[in-house]
Amino acid sequence: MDLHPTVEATAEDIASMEIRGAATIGAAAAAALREQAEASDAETPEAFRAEVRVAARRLHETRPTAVSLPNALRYVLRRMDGGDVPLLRASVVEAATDFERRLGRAQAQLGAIGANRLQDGDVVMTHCHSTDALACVEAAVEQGKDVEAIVKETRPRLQGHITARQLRELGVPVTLIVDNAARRYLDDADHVLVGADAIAADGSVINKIGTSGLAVNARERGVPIMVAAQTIKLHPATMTGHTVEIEMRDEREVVDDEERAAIGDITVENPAFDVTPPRYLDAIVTESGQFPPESIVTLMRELFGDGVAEPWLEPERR
Ligand SMILES: O=C(COP(=O)(O)O)[C@H](O)[C@H](O)COP(=O)(O)O
Repeated sequence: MDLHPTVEATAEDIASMEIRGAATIGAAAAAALREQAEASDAETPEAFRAEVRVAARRLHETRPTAVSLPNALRYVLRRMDGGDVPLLRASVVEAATDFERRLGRAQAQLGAIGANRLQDGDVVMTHCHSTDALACVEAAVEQGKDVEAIVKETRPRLQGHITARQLRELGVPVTLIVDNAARRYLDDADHVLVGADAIAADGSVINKIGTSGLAVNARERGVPIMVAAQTIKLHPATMTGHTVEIEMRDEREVVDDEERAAIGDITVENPAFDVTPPRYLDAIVTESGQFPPESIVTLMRELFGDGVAEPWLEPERR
């Protein structure tokens, strides 16, 4: 059984962060499953199902933290249905396409809700690069509000540069700062606005490393912190007590081999994400409305029920 080259390429691009950010990763995974289904020459329904599940597993093993990835795979695989290969193929293609459409719609809806929290003249501080967070700024700008941004550069991968560029494209004045300057510049900010890779049942938000420190500082400074996150970021397994795995990335993102050798014998750690407890967060803005973090579990139960099994595992291994 062959993995479609798009599946392999998508998996590699997610792992290397060519494709990054939770929503974008989810959309790319769904599109890759569609390619696999469209190109499949499986002769039996069993072979087709097995092939799509293998593709889903390959995509799933790339990065562990953004729950939009397993949620996207789950969305497509749960809808894989039909008694023969053409019907199965059509169901996967339709589900993947539907998923992408829903993602776009959800982002526009949450953008409009998040924009209502921003007032004319507000300054937002951002961390990393989040398409959901930017959707809120974009909608505010479309409502005619003047918004300014203080953008943290976000070491070590500097996703803040992507945020700065996209905000400039929206016409938003940008001040770029190093991460360590955040507390000083919080005095000039009206909101901290971040995205999420995963949201746990207790309302904890898992996002780019540095989010939790920023939230604690923002709380101390009295600056509200708002998380923009489509419901695809809700982590259903945390309802049954599972914790979210924090990705540890290559040490060379922090210090290159030459510099490291010059320093001497050191340990380098490079966690990609951290966990912000709900008490430091003011609102989670989703396409279904805005929620105090502690009440997000009600939305989660509504959307996922208690079914958290992973459909890309063979039935007996679930
Ligand atoms: O932490 C990151 C990206 O981390 P990385 O760069 O390591 O993938 C983003 O804030 C969330 O993924 C939300 O993004 P979006 O709102 O676009 O889903």
